[in-house]
Parts: sequence; structure tokens; C-alpha cells
Amino acid sequence: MAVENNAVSSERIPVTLLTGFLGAGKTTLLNHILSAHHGHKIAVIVNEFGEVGIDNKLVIGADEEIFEMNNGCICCTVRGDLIRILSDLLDARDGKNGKYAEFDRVLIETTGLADPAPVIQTFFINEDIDSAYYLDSVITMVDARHADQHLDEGHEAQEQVAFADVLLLNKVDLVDTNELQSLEKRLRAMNPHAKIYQTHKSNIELEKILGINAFDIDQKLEIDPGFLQEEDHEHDDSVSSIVLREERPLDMDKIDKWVIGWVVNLGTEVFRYKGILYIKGVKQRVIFQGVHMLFESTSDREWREDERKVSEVVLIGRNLDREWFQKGFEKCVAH
Ligand SMILES: Nc1nc2c(ncn2[C@@H]2O[C@H](COP(=O)(O)OP(=O)(O)OP(=O)(O)O)[C@@H](O)[C@H]2O)c(=O)[nH]1
Repeated sequence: MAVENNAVSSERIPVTLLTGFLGAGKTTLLNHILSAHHGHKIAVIVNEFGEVGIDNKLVIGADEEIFEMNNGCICCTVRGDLIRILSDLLDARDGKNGKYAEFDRVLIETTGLADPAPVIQTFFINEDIDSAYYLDSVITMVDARHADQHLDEGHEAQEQVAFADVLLLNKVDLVDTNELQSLEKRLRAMNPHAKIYQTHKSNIELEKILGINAFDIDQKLEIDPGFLQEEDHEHDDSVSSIVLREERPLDMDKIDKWVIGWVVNLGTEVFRYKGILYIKGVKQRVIFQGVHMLFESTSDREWREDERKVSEVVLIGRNLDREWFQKGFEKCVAH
């Protein structure tokens, strides 16, 4: 796959995906966003929705409808209901079909949705949606009091952590500092590139969660340096992250073949991956990221003279074999 240059169009509408553990505080956050005076006009799409008495906001219910892709890949699915709603919103923005809606961003709340992947993939796969909207970020709310239990019990909570760009540790009033620290450590091990904020009653400055461009492929990879020093993970979470690093320049064709080689078999197990590549003969940094089997690479800014050129990729998934991935990565070194 060649490196594409897909600069984000400023015309596209940002979409924030809000996911999270049961009872973690998603509705509280939504009410907080919808009642704050921030000047944004937000269209909200929900699966289930409570009382929000804000009249100039648009709240639409979605029925579940998930399609497998034609190629039969079980890890690449899109939501038909979401495509329809997003298309209807565009029509309403243009005053078509007798409806009118004014909005400058969209927030999707995924109450009752265990797996955020089909929502995320909708923005990767559907061309009409991709040309009108872009995924700004995935926000996952974590109930600080019950997080350990949720994470121990099931895959769903772990996947929600895996997909997050921002983790909001809510209900901090119900835990002590030590508990919070150990929870942060556990989450960090699962997802080292997400930003973590502690919140009470879902209270967070909106600029930390809206318009942050976290899903933008041109956004630089941020890994908490503390994570890189940590090797002792106390929890046996099946969802974890690995960081691959290589200082020698890589060969882009080899990278493509390497990724295509493993996504076919491991696409369901690898939830998200994101990285910066140092490619031989390419002046720019190459950024690549993917969700399950779907991945893309774009060129970023030029490497600076004084900068240490290094390729670095984070993979988040289930039962990842660090050594196996690192060996494959090293085989992509250019000759
Ligand atoms: N103690 C405490 N309670 C909170 C906090 N934030 C929210 N709550 C309460 O937790 C309960 C669940 O909050 P919701 O906002 O409904 O959570 P949700 O994630 O939307 O819940 P579901 O949609 O059922 O998954 C409510 O009673 C909130 O008032 C907090 O920071 N501390």
C-alpha cells in the first residue's frame, strides 16, 4: 500500500464517540456537555436516551443494525443505522426533506453497545460518511470504583479501554489515591496512548474531550514515557499493549506485506495500532494506524535534523505476542 496524502478537510464534521462501562457516568457527561455554554451546536446520537431538557439540541435514537462487510471478514463491520442517521443529519443540515438541523459536531453515545469497533469502522469504510465526517476521538468513561471488577469480569470493558483516545476515570470521590494510582497503572498497561483524566460527576473541561483530533492519522503518537519503563504488570489482562521500536530505516513495501500478513489471521485480536515509521528514502515521517483489519499510512511533517529518527508502533489487542511482532517488525528493515 502506498503512502497516501489525505489531509483532513476542514469542512468535515467532527464526531466524538462516547463509550464506557455500565453506570460509569456517560449520561452525566452528556448532560454536562449539553447544558454547558460552549457555543458548539452538537447533534447527539444515542441508543437509549434519558431526559435532556435542552431544546436547541438534536437527539436521535438509533436501532441496532450491524452489517458484516462483503468480504466476509467478521472483524470489519459497519452500522447501517448509523450511516442512515448521519446521512439524514446531512440532509437536515441542508434543509432537505422538510427538516432543518443546525449542528457543527456530532456526539455518539453508545449505551448498551459492547463493542465500539463497528461504529469506528463506519468512518473508515463508508466513503460517503468519510467525506462528510471524521472521527475526532473515542472517549471511554471508566467507573473508578468498579473498574477492577469490570475489567476482571469481561472482555467488553477491556475492549472499550483498548479503543479509547481519552479515558475518563470518573467517580474519583469513591476511591482513595492508592486505588486510583493502581487503576491508572492497569489502564496504562492496556492502552498507553490514551490520555487519562480523573473526574468527579463527569466534570471535565470540554476542550479536553471535544475537537482534540486524537483519531487524526496525522496526530503524533503520544505514549506516556512512564509506561515504557514499566514491565511488571500485576493483572493478567488478556487485552494489553506492546510497543515496537526500530532505529534502522524501514522498507515501506515490507511493512505493508508484514501488516497484511498478520491482519488476515489476527485482525480480530488486534483492536488498534498506531505508529510513526522511519522509512528509508522518505524525508517525512510516515504515520500509520489501523482498527482490526483496516489500516492506512500517510506522510506527516519532515524529520528534523536534530531529531532522533526512530520507528515506533503501539499495538493494542488480546494475547499479543510481543516477541513475534518485534521479530516481524525487524524483518522490515531496509537494505
Ligand atoms: N459518587 C459518584 N456518583 C456519580 C459520579 N458520576 C456519576 N455518578 C452517578 O452514577 C450514576 C450513573 O451515572 P450515569 O451518568 O447514568 O451513568 P451511565 O454511564 O450513563 O450509565 P448507563 O447508561 O446505565 O451505563 C448516577 O446515579 C450518577 O449520578 C461521581 O463522580 N461520583
